[in-house]
Amino acid sequence: MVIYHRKVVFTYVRAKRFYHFLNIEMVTDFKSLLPVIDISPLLAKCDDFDMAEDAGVVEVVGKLDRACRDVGFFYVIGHGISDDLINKVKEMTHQFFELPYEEKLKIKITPTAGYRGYQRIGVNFTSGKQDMHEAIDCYREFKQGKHGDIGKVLEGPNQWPGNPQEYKDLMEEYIKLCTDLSRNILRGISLALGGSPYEFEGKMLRDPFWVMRIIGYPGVNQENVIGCGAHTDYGLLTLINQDDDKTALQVKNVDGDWIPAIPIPGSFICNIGDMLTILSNGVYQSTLHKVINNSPKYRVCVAFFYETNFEAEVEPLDIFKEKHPRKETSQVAKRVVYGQHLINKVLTTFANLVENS
Ligand SMILES: N=C(N)NCCCC[C@H](N)C(=O)O
Ligand SMILES: O=C(O)CCC(=O)C(=O)O
Ligand SMILES: [Fe+2]
Repeated sequence: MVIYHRKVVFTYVRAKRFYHFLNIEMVTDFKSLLPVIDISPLLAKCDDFDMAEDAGVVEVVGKLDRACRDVGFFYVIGHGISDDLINKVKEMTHQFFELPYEEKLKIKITPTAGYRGYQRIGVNFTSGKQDMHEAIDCYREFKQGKHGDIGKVLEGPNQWPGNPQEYKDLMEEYIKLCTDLSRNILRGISLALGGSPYEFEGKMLRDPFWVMRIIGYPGVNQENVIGCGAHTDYGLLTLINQDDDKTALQVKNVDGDWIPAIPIPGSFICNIGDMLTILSNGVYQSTLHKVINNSPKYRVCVAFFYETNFEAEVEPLDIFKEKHPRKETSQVAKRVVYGQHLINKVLTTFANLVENS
């Protein structure tokens, strides 16, 4: 398996060199590969007011634009989060899922727990079908009543396993780094859309919400068992940290083909969510993806979702409407309250969850 995986990585690297040799951006080949973007030049300048004038930033911004337009998924490397942390997060997640059910059920998800905590295999539904995964769901914590009636559904503290002990601290550190990284990538995306770096940091993102799903997919060795059914993500930007030694995530390209997101060690897979579709006036669309773990091995994935304010009334930003005018017939949703969108999704995902199952 490992040898196979290395081969895949080498093929990938070779393909990249080949495209480079031909002086064609690899992003033109979305038919079989997702683009890889080294964002280190962006991060080096992302706190400078005049970052847009930097040649390195301009190059990254061009790549982000192509990737977001053409596929909505890309690998991020040069992101500054250490391999050690990325790997530790996955290792400790494996350890948790290896615990006996009774142990995991100590932090069981229920409606009164604000839909936070551990869910057994079969609890999660996508498009009316059971998903073959178990997970811990976490949401940014907020004071009771802060987000009114809509927010009530998700009220409560996150439920962290007592075992392994340092898990909570590790994940909280990780969430902090993912939050900063997402904001910085969005500065690049804001430039890519023709705005200043800060278009998303106005009233939509004063108090950004986040979601984290810690997911485990049993190895079933069967093509027709769906780990997670096809969906788009709900918010702005997702950062996926997946096991290095099996390919399970698949992304739908413009031709309607499913492209495997082959792991690249140390990278994040980054994809855009429904709120970015609206804010960008439909220029960047959230992309359908699904998960099939047809390897015999257990797979973990930690997905961090960076969102707008919970109560943001999300609509196309004026600046992007100006830069990218669209016809009235455009399919882009005109306006949505992010928290409402999220709650609708949570309630359909867990429609069969009862208090004492
Ligand atoms: N926060 C995110 N993206 N979660 C995705 C979970 C999988 C899809 C979900 N069951 C659904 O039906 O939407
Ligand atoms: O397991 C994965 O690679 C992706 C999971 C996912 O798409 C999600 O939880 O939204
Ligand atoms: Fe997803």
